[in-house]
Amino acid sequence: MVPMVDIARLFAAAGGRDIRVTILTTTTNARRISSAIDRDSLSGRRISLITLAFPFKEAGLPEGCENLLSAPTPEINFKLFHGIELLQPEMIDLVRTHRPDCLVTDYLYPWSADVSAELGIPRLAFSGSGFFNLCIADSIEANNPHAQISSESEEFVVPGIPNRVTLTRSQLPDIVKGEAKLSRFFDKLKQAERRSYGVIVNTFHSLEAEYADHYRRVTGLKAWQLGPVSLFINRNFDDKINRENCLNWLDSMKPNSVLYICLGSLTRFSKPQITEISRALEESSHPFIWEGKEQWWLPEGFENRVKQSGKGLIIRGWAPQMAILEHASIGGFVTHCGWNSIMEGVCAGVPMVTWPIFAEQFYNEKLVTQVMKFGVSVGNEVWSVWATEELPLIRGERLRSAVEVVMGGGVEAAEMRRKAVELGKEAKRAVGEGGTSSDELKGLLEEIRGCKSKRRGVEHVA
Ligand SMILES: O=c1ccn([C@@H]2O[C@H](COP(=O)(O)OP(=O)(O)O[C@H]3O[C@H](CO)[C@@H](O)[C@H](O)[C@H]3O)[C@@H](O)[C@H]2O)c(=O)[nH]1
Repeated sequence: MVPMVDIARLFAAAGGRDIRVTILTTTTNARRISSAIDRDSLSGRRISLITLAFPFKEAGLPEGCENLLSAPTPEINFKLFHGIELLQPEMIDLVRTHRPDCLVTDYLYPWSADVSAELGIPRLAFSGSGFFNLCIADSIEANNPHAQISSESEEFVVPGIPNRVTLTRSQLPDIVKGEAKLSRFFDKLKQAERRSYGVIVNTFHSLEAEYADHYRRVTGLKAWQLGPVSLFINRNFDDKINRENCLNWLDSMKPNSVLYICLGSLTRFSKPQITEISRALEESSHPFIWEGKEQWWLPEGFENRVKQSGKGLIIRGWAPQMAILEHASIGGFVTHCGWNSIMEGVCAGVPMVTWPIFAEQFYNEKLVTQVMKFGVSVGNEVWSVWATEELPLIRGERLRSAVEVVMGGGVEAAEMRRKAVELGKEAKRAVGEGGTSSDELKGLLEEIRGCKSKRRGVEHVA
């Protein structure tokens, strides 16, 4: 949601008086973004929000539960998807009424390809992740390399992509391994993607150039790299108090000395896993900031001990992630490899310890550890959406040694930091005047204008 809103704001900012942007979302989600949109409108950008009431009752959900942040359980997950499906006719009606010149929607909304075709307007599919993920997913689906290996833990090479990338079957998403109901849904998404005018991706040339080209070649689709969108637009969604606490604490630390650990907005860990993480952080010689949802499971006295010794800061709720990562004291980032976290870490030039959990996070990990090589893996082998005590534990020792590789004084650490810093500079260049992403954005807006003129021409002749 955050990068999509960034993109909407970016279109409004780049389009001046010429482009009007409307964001369609549900009421509770709208509250998270409305102040940023109001500020944009006040500064003259033509941007507005249309809100729809989420059908909680019909979907069997408690009021206000309209994204996964509040409670990512399997049951709520399915109900949410059901609720979104119920909204579909209303969303389609709104699109028909407003008749935009272009429709940008999440990949997860295949219906938007149909209504765009009906209105003769371009649909741009927003892929929340990067080109690397799209290419790996495409290769695995087309070639089934995991079908030819004998065990879950044996490595296989992903065929036909620009670099040598290895994975194990245990790291693949359920969907790849053939859950029929999900497969049908993902087939629908793919067909909708292929019927779209093109895709837009929050990435930039120096991070994924070969994969952007590979994707365009393999799919024949148009694709635009518009990122890092967080650098184009000032977000300001953070909680002020958390932000001040964190930044004051970080100000008192040495440059590159603090580890930041955040495993995304959706990850939940089992109690034994949290205990292992706490042990590793307490025993490690590096100070840390830990954003976590499982504070109530922290070992007895842990929070007090680390607070009193000045060793660590624990953040409850929403951490000001971008501000933390950008702080000069941050020297490493333990991440679940959600695409936004990777982009934000890259922008800040911070090397990473990768700990993928589910979704496409294992694919993203390989971009960091095997292709661009600015991070090291903690060694998770098993893809799983839900935290259970049966999952193999990542022992504290393993986390500590991965952190040491990234934060220690060795040659490997210096090389990873050099690469991360270089990529951070490239990211900033990409969004600056004449940068690759700025140019792609201009090109995309031109193309949308072109589609509009063509349509007008056709309507005129008709
Ligand atoms: O306390 C927090 C927690 C998160 N964030 C922000 O929330 C976003 C998290 O996004 P991401 O890193 O992509 O993680 P998820 O929320 O887990 O993302 C889901 O969506 C991504 C984009 O499609 C996928 O790459 C992931 O696999 C999937 O889990 C980032 O912008 C963070 O800065 C905060 O600011 N504070």
